[in-house]
Amino acid sequence: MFSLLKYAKKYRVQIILGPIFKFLEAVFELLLPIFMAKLIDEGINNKDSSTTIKMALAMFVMTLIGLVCVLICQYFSSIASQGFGTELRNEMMRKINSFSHVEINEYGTSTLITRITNDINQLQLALAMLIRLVVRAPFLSIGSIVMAFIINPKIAWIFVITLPLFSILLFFIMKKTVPLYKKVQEKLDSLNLVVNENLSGVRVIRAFAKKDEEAKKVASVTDDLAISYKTVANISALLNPITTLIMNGAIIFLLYIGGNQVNIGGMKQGEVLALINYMTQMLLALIVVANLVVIFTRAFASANRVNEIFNTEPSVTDLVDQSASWKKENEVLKFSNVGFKYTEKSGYTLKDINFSLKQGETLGIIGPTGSGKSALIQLIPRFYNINKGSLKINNKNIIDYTLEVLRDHIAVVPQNSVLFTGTIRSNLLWGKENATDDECWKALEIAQCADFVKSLPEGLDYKVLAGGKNFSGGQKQRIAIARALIKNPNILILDDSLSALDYKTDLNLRNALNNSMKETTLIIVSQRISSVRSADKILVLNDGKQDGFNNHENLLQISKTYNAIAKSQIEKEEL
Ligand SMILES: Nc1ncnc2c1ncn2[C@@H]1O[C@H](COP(=O)(O)OP(=O)(O)OP(=O)(O)O)[C@@H](O)[C@H]1O
Repeated sequence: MFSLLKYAKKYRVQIILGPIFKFLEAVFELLLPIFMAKLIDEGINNKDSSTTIKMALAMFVMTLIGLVCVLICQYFSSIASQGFGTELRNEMMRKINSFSHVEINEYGTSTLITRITNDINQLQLALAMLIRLVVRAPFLSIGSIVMAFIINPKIAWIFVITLPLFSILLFFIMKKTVPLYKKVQEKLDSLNLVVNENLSGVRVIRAFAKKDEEAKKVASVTDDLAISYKTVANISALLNPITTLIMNGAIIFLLYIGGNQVNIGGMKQGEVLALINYMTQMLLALIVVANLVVIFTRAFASANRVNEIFNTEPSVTDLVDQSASWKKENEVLKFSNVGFKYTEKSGYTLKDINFSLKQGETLGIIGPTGSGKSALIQLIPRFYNINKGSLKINNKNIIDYTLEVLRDHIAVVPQNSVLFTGTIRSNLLWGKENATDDECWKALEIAQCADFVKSLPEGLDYKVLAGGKNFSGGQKQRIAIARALIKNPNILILDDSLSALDYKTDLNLRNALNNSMKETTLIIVSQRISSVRSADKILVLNDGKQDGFNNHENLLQISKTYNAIAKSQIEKEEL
């Protein structure tokens, strides 16, 4: 946890000054009962109005200064804890962004969201409490005992007995609740996962009429969480009555012994009142210490989860001596005996892939579902590293390029195109920050969606709702293709991104791509033979193996897989 404090470095002034101000307030709080005792014993009892007023004024001024100190401390603690949380969140987001698909798949988005929100909130709270209470609470508990000894050492033993008694009680309650708090956090994670899946899959749930089942699933997880919370709350609830019991018991004891002392002249009334005040202060401070233990235990668990992210090394990174610049060569892509597996433990998803492609050529990739088409194209922008063989781009090993150079020149339109909240224009500018309106329209034209965008009331400024939910699948795909085109990439990969288009639009789009982007090497992944048959080369995959690399006519003769797919999709005479 302490390693994370480096993100609070900027706020060290507030972190140092905050507790100092709180400490000053605690000193005043500790002195108040003494002044009160004097006010009663020397002022009121002696009918000395000058001392009464002096003491009352002193108490008023001390309270006022104490209030100012508290306000300054709260202000510092807010600045430091909020700033720390923001720094931590930004750093964590940067780290997650550096993750390759491997790490993102391993963690899953739901736990990443919980860590960046809930866990960082816990750490923020812990820092705020550290500044506000970590000095004050122990100081007040120990200070109260010291003051009790100063007032009357003969009675102060009541404090010495009450302190361990109360501490033991707190210890047992904490021992029971702290592990439960950890469990609560784990259950919160499960709840987030289920809610996340439910909200993102709401359409599927409705389509399959699974609302009731899913509602039951959510209810079961929330019930589980509620039970854990209840158990913690029940045990913690014991704290109040038992605390009050001990506190009142100690006060009765103090009153009894103090009263006797007053009767025999060994003590004054004001001193007894001051001792009662100190007893209350000491026990309340101990409760605060107990709460601090809970907050810090939770923060420790959260810190471990946050550190886990920071300590995860992305599996796809830039190497130290990558210096290759992008220089077009005749042979743009060359796979030699490439093997790939998603995880170390899994088997090979792709085996012995061998093919090459020239600048400006169009490659079609086809194969049954699960044959490894998406896996293969994800190797080209290095979303994953290959595990075997070699992959060259423009005659240079892929790892000689930095990820930035590689991804600047390669555009991928994934299977499920995502549009971001904003406008059509802001989505297109993802491809090129300073693209002009003309460039936007040209890209939309090639992607066959210029007419559609023109028909919208605000045109390029038409609003895109979260996830592009106000567009049809085909419209989303075409805007996503336009976004990739605006980059003017050297290699453009369309991963089944024509699937939602009708045959005519699909054909028009491919023709427009071939006519206007002659220098771009185009890779089209598709299940549809019609989308790849006119490509210069077609790569056929079956169960991760290459089952042909040729043109349509030749593949019909030499690839069983291709022939079978073709037969299932095209009329015999068309073959
Ligand atoms: N992230 C992943 N981790 C582990 N295995 C995966 C992962 N993604 C896909 N796979 C597996 O790898 C194999 C190839 O998947 P891939 O998505 O490349 O197939 P595909 O040919 O593109 O299929 P489709 O046409 O259905 O999209 C499948 O068996 C799939 O289950």
